Amino acid sequence: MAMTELSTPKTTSPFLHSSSRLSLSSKLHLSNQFRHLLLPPLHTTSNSKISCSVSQNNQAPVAVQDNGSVKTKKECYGVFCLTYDLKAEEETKSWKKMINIAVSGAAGMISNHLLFKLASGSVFGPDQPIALKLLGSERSIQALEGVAMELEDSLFPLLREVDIGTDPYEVFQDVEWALLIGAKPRGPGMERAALLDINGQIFAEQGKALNAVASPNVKVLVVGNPCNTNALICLKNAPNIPAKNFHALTRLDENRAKCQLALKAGVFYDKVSNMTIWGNHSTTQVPDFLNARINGRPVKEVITDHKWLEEGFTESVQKRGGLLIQKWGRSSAASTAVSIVDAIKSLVTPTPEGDWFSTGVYTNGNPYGIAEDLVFSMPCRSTGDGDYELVKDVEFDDYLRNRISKSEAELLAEKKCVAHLTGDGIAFCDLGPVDTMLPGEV
Ligand SMILES: NC(=O)C1=CN([C@@H]2O[C@H](COP(=O)(O)OP(=O)(O)OC[C@H]3O[C@@H](n4cnc5c(N)ncnc54)[C@H](OP(=O)(O)O)[C@@H]3O)[C@@H](O)[C@H]2O)C=CC1
Ligand SMILES: O=C([O-])CC(=O)C(=O)O
Repeated sequence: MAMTELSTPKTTSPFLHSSSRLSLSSKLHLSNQFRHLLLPPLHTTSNSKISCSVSQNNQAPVAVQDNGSVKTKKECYGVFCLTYDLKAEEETKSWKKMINIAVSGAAGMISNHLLFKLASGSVFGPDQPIALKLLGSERSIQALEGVAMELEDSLFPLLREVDIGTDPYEVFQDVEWALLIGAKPRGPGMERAALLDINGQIFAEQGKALNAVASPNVKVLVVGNPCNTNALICLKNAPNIPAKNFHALTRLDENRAKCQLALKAGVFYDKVSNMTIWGNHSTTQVPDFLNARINGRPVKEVITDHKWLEEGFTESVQKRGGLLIQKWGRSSAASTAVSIVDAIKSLVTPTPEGDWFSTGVYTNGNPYGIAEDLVFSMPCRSTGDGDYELVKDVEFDDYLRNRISKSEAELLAEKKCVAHLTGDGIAFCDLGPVDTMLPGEV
């Protein structure tokens, strides 16, 4: 079998074809039995792309044209040359229309947990087929092929397509969800201002790309740190997408806070509800014990050690990421992936009566008096349509207001550092005498 030369970008990847389709049975057969005979080692350029669609069809592979005759596609290789008519099979299923989900930093640690949860159906539901669009870079393209191969070998029925690429303008085409995880980690001695600039450039570019090619109502969840300001940069560079659609992940902080309250109260963590994280995903974040509930009762009634709530509890949540890095030698990945799942599910399923969830969202129009034009974690509810409303009936006291103000001031200072990336003029970066920390940095 000859390998056909591909037009630019050149690659020797056997996967390079954008619309190959194969049946499950044929994939197993050819992938495992003949791949080592037929396929060259995986070498790609930065623009290489994997795409495969997988069906649950257990029949022998049949490559068909519209008129029913068998053919193989040109400019393709091996098993990925074959096209199958899956239409008849799909019509018998009560599946929803496929959705496209982009994930950046897809070869990183968080993604390594997240992608398999997405593909399993445990996030969007057992009747929701998905296409995964994985964004990587020159650094990660080989690893990304490895990720795609593992996804193949997992035989997920709902995973219909896997594409990999390094150009956000290609990868984000028509995506309905964009999970932006990739970002440069802060290295030893690196100023937060430098991190804001380096990662800000990434999110400015990705915002522009989403604006140009994504589905107009795409939901964007920014995980890469500093995630609030990155999300602000992203939304400012995507003026055609509703600002409301951009989120910064603070769900991990909410989950950590619930765990700490449960531990102190001696209850299982599913008894803790109405947990708000206010502000920045940093050590100024405010886990709100004033409005949270345990077994439906105000936390302050259940936990009477209020000094612990103000100091021990608050600090343990703010610094949980750092403690975890000390233990693990790296930042949390599995629990972050779980919290991304939780964050998405909170938007695609109705919020339980009386409860709410935290997510970092655009502050314009907020009822709490928080400065406008920031991405700030606040309490939200959803009807399950992907959208949300801010919760209005929350209480404030001096302690809470004071703490929220500190996180607000931090985000306002971060915003000034990235003015050149948000269209707000010349950046001026003064983060104060004490450099602010990500949760994982302390
Ligand atoms: N909001 C939250 O609650 C949390 C956020 N995080 C943040 O999530 C992000 C990803 O974490 P994790 O998956 O563990 O990290 P990894 O280091 O495993 O992966 C990060 C990915 O970022 C990409 N990246 C983009 N730009 C750069 C760059 N300039 N230098 C190096 N890598 C780059 C890399 O992929 P590629 O080469 O393909 O671009 C890399 O695979 C981090 O910013 C982390 O701080 C982590 C935990 C919690
Ligand atoms: O700083 C990090 O990368 C880790 C982080 O955000 C966290 O654990 O909350």
